[in-house]
Amino acid sequence: MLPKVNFTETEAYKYLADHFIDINQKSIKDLFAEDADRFNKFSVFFEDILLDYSKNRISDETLALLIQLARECKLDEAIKSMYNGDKINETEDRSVLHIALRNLSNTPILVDGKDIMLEVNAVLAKMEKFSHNIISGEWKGYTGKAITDVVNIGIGGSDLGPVMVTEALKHYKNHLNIHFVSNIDGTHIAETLADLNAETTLFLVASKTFTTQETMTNAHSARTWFLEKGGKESDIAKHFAALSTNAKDVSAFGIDTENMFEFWDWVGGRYSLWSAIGLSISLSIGFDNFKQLLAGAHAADNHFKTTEYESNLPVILGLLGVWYINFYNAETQVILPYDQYLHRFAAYFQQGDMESNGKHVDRNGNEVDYETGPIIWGEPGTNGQHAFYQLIHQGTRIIPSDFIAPAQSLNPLGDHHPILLSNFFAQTEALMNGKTEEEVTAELKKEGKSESEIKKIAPFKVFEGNRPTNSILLKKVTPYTLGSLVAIYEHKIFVQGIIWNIFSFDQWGVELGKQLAKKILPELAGSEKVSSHDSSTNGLINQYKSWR
Ligand SMILES: O=P(O)(O)OC[C@H]1O[C@H](O)[C@@H](O)[C@@H](O)[C@@H]1O
Repeated sequence: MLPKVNFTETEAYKYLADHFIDINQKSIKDLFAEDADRFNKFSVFFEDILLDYSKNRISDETLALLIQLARECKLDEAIKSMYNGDKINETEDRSVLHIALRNLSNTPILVDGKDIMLEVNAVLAKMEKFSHNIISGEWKGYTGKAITDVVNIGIGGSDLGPVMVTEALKHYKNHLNIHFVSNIDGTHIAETLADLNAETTLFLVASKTFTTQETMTNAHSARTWFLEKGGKESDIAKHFAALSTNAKDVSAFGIDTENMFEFWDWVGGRYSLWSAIGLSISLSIGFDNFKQLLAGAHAADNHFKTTEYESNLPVILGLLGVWYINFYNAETQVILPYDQYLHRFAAYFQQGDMESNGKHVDRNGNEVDYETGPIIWGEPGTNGQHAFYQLIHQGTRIIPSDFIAPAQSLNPLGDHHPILLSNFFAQTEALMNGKTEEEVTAELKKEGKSESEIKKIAPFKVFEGNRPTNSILLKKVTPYTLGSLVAIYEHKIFVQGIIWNIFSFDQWGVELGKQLAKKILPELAGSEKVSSHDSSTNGLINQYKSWR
């Protein structure tokens, strides 16, 4: 059981509310001027990852009070509960043990009295063997040819993690071409299959439940395509594997359970890239690299579990988020990786964060009267700079921003990387310092503008500054550091869920739309007009029927 503390009723919250009024009088620039040691004070290393959070609207006192808040919300108890395998996903009566999937130390973790590490290791061994067989070409398709293309069919947590990681680690990939089909829109699978050869294609049907409409529809279309291209029913075993918790439906689909890679109900979909759902990752970069990904995450798990809050990256990131969301009314959090390989990182954490903490009922079943999970968004820099940074710099909203960059490029081409990183450093500095009216006036004077011209244009060129940022500087993007980085963000989400007293590991909110779609589907057949809905829904359905 998780603690159930209303954080707005803690002592720390009351102190923070008072403290907010004081600290709000000062700019981040003032705070730097007051304290020569600010960078050292508000930056922390975890192995080859440096988090600099000094460009935030915080002082020593803010941090101390936020940490007191975490203590009053019994974060330590909650962390222990998760790591012990307690059923902290109470609305689904499940443990939450993605940490077990990367527990390379093999310390026993018990669920219902059983050490789950045995099963975890057995599936990892099976993934290792399978990856080796496919990559080496020992595994043959139905005409005796080696596999060249792998298509992962899955959606949500059974897609976004593998997509993000295979893209992030493309530098480490082998000869296999990895494709992802998620959308129910027939275009996705049609465009993917168009260039593929059935003789050399392997499909991974990735679905925790093996009932998800999009995935099952796409999987059936892939099966039909395979049979139409000349494969026989008896060849399916050579070309289809399943990544799932549902053995019954996997065999009903016709996939040999020998080719099923199992995981368990204590793995949340959006936390499942470390499980059998990561098979496409292991195929893309090899099992040894996949294991490095797990090792990096495991190291971050140990850091989260054992490090005092003052130097604990997920705790600091989580508390800073709470500070901006609940005291500054920040609505969004932007993630800005200055690394092309990380171009799906923000998209991945849109699900990770928003599906976890997009909740309005607390752990007692009561509606909350405070804000919870933010809207997560972002694109890689410098593309974002030329698209939406205008609003971050001069818009009316406060947008806490996470800047992420590797010090070493995996493609050190000419002066690309120094240029990229000069932008990374410049943006957080500019967001903090802004540009005053005096500075703008001086600049315009230098350009030879007249007094009246200056007066007219100056207000538009002023930057308030004081916009908060975190900078996460990695030494290099490797499977290991990526594993750590992802785990740090996962645990940040956990910290925030605990403070907000919500359940972060269920996702009931995705159900309603699914239910209604099932009801509407049969109504789309035939040509008779539909009248069972509101006038908008009826009108849209009927127009669709007349146009199709
Ligand atoms: O792996 P599955 O069972 O196909 O689920 C895919 C996705 O479905 C729903 O949208 C949610 O439950 C997600 O969390 C999940 O990742």
